[in-house]
Amino acid sequence: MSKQILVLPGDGIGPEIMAEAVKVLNRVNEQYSLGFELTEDVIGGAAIDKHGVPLADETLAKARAADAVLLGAVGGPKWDKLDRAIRPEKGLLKIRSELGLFANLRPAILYPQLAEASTLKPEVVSGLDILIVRELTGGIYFGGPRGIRTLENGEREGYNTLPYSESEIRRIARVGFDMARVRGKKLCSVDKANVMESSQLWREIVEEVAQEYPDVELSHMYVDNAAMQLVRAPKQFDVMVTDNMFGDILSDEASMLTGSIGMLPSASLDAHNKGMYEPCHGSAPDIAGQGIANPLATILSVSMMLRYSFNQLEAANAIEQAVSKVLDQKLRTGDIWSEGCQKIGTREMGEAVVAALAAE
Ligand SMILES: NC(=O)c1ccc[n+]([C@@H]2O[C@H](COP(=O)([O-])OP(=O)(O)OC[C@H]3O[C@@H](n4cnc5c(N)ncnc54)[C@H](O)[C@@H]3O)[C@@H](O)[C@H]2O)c1
Ligand SMILES: CC(C)[C@H](C(=O)O)[C@@H](O)C(=O)O
Ligand SMILES: [Mg+2]
Repeated sequence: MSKQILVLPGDGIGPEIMAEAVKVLNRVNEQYSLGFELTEDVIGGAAIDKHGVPLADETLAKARAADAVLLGAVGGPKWDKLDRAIRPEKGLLKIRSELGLFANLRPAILYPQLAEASTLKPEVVSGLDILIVRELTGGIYFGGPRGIRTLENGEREGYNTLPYSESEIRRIARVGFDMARVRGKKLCSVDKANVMESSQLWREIVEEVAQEYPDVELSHMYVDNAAMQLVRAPKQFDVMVTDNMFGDILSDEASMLTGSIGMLPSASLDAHNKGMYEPCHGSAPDIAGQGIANPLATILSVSMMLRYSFNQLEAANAIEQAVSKVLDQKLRTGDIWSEGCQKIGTREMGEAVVAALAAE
């Protein structure tokens, strides 16, 4: 039976990197007879331009009906002045929330060929393989009350709320433990329990869930220390589980351990492993339209899609091996380039991965 994949390229470099990821997806689709059918639609700024809203109802309906969603990136200066409620980022937040994609997996893996591309010393990052499990549909991103109000003295005040219910914490903690169980059996829960009540409850519930996982070693860390430890000694971590905003920040930080934000893929999953797959980076307006963006994070997101939504492990591994082969060939986009390597553009990188797949 055919599987429906909704492709949402988005804005900025989104369409550029997506074009390459789709080439790779089409290639494995054929090579492994996966029966995928691709449909494309708009989200973010592109949807604002077309429909006046960042996520049209019909697009959301297509996403619900699809077996998986592949997304590029949204946002850009063109739409930054719009009312917050209809900005591109709202479309992304809405699709995550409406599809119930509470578990965001962001693996930071250093390809050995890129040890020189990281801004950290090779010995600090060599062999790095960590997984950040980010809660994606709760916390301060979605909590209310929120807004900008005028105080009695006439001054304006912006305010947000960071709520986490026991069930929200429990389900993301379980994902963290489940992931740790099949990896290095170490889970570090990152919070700010020394200051915030929501973190206090977070820690309490994570401790409670830990009882179900005696084989996994649990530790807790405050987020400020975690940010420091990630650059001091990142290999101490196996799986990290954290809230929506801390996970957003720590995953961008972790991306630099792997050489570039252009290398970090992600999977956003619901309770039944239905997923949306996207690179961790944004629409990179500073390099959009130049054909120089790194498409590997999106290509590796395709690999995550094959693994988590479709259990097509052979095809998923083939993509990762093809990426490794291309790096062996010393082909690099600008963000991961180092001395002695050949600098290539987005399209050449996508085509090199397709060629490496074909050669397998
Ligand atoms: N998931 C998403 O759709 C997503 C994620 C983050 C930011 N955004 C949006 O993207 C816009 C720009 O945000 P930003 O500049 O803070 O973050 P960004 O991730 O777009 O860019 C940060 C820096 O990383 C570089 N970069 C990012 N991806 C790259 C790639 N694939 N190859 C090479 N270099 C890459 C950019 O050129 C830029 O210098 C904003 O509108 C923001 O809201 C969207
Ligand atoms: C664009 C923005 C809403 C988004 C987030 O903060 O979740 C992005 O930074 C990400 O990491 O996917
Ligand atoms: Mg982010």
